[in-house]
Amino acid sequence: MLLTYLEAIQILQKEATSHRTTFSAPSDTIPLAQAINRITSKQYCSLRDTPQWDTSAMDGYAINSQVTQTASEHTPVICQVKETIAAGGEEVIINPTVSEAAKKKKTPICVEIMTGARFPRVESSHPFDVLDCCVKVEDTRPLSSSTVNDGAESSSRLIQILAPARPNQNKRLAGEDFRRGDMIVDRHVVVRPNHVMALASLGYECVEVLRKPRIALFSTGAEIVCHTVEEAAKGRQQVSDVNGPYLTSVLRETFACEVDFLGILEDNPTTAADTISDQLKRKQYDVVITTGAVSMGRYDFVPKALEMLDARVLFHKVAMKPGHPALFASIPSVTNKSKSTIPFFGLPGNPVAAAACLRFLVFPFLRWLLSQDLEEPRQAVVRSMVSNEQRFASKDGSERNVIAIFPSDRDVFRTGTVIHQSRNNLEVQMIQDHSPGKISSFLAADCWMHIHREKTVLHDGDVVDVFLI
Ligand SMILES: Nc1nc2c(c(=O)[nH]1)N[C@H]1C(S)=C(S)[C@@H](COP(=O)(O)OP(=O)(O)OC[C@H]3O[C@@H](n4cnc5c(N)ncnc54)[C@H](O)[C@@H]3O)O[C@H]1N2
Ligand code: MOO
Repeated sequence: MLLTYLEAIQILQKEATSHRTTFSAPSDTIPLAQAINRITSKQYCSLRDTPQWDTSAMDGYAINSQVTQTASEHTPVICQVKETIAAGGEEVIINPTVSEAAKKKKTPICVEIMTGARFPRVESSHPFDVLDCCVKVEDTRPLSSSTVNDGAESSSRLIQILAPARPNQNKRLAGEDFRRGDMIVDRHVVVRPNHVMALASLGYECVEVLRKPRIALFSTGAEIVCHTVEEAAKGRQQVSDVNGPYLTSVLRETFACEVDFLGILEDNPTTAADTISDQLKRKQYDVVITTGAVSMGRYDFVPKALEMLDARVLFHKVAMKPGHPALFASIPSVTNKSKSTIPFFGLPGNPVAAAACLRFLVFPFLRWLLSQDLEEPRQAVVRSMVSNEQRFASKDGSERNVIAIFPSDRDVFRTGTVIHQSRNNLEVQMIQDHSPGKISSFLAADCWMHIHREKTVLHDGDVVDVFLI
């Protein structure tokens, strides 16, 4: 009986786990700005509180909230501006010494403060001198000193506060963002943009990440060429290489792999084995991938080439569609004397089958290799093409449209489009044309649907596992 998809996945997990140690050291230290999609090799924690000090969240005036309680447009509270503080400067210490005359009729003090600037320290025991909040500049009005005539403070800058404020209003308290010791990014986590923001805020300029997986990639087939658009348009009996650019770009993008596309292998097992062997001598690769020439045809030379390389085939042919001819092997390493091996994937040549095998065989392998968990599918309701009216018109509501029928003995991967997406609800439609060599239907797709083995009928309204493309 054909190997089930689940059995294939278990073989991949075992093999990937046994190769994991090659990624344990040494890791790369890279600038934070280049870290997206790389995998951390250590845990990152906050080494300080952020903000480090109480800072202002607005451009305005640091003031004591109690003195503002009667403030309004018509009954403004007049304050004396003692200082102006910009973000990033040293701590400002305010000494609110006032004249005898001013003491009698004390004008509250305030400090002009910019967004992000540190709240000043006030050397005073007077409760109204505690600057515990910020009134934003829009809630104030400048007052020319000549309008105050008590004499004592006529030379100082004065403002009117037009609205009452609460304690801590517009104030970012020290440590309210991160506390010293907070875990920011754990070990073996794929770096996302939000991690970059958090690490940058804590002063990290570089991060240590697992080295990039090194992948050797080959296309196969005498009919496959890497030609220009002009050449392709001339319509010679040749097929443009699709799998080379597709696999290279997806692997680079998704797992930050170092992918060397090493050309198109001739339809000859001896030459192919020699080429692969030469390339493996030149550079230490973690994985070798070929596409095409794994099926039953006269020119499907990959199994024979592997035999010549003394490879151990771990599976060839899987009960999955597309991707049925997929092959997985382990090639003895030619560069070192130890008994190490290099994992080898022989993916089918049909581009959509190659894409399915990449996502559902190679991706799980790479995730395990890089100490990641398997990708979690999204749950989506699958909808047929019928309108809602037609759907509800069905007699008792129990007759649901049949979308597709599948053989019970294989896992099926079909492309689809997302038709509705909200926080808790994903609805998809299956693309009817599923020829693995047809690229136009793949162009329209934005997700894969996984229909598990033994699910033979897919109805409108069924829930399926979905992986966004
Ligand atoms: N007798 C049988 N024939 C086939 C079987 C089978 O079980 N018995 N399986 C079919 C399935 S399923 C698939 S998928 C294909 C895969 O075959 P191969 O992996 O051997 O691929 P090729 O024969 O080399 O090519 C198939 C097809 O894909 C085109 N191709 C190949 N490489 C590329 C590339 N890099 N870029 C664009 N297109 C590519 C190639 O020209 C062929 O048209 O086998 C079925 N046959
Ligand atoms: O892998 Mo083939 O699609 O299954 O045509």
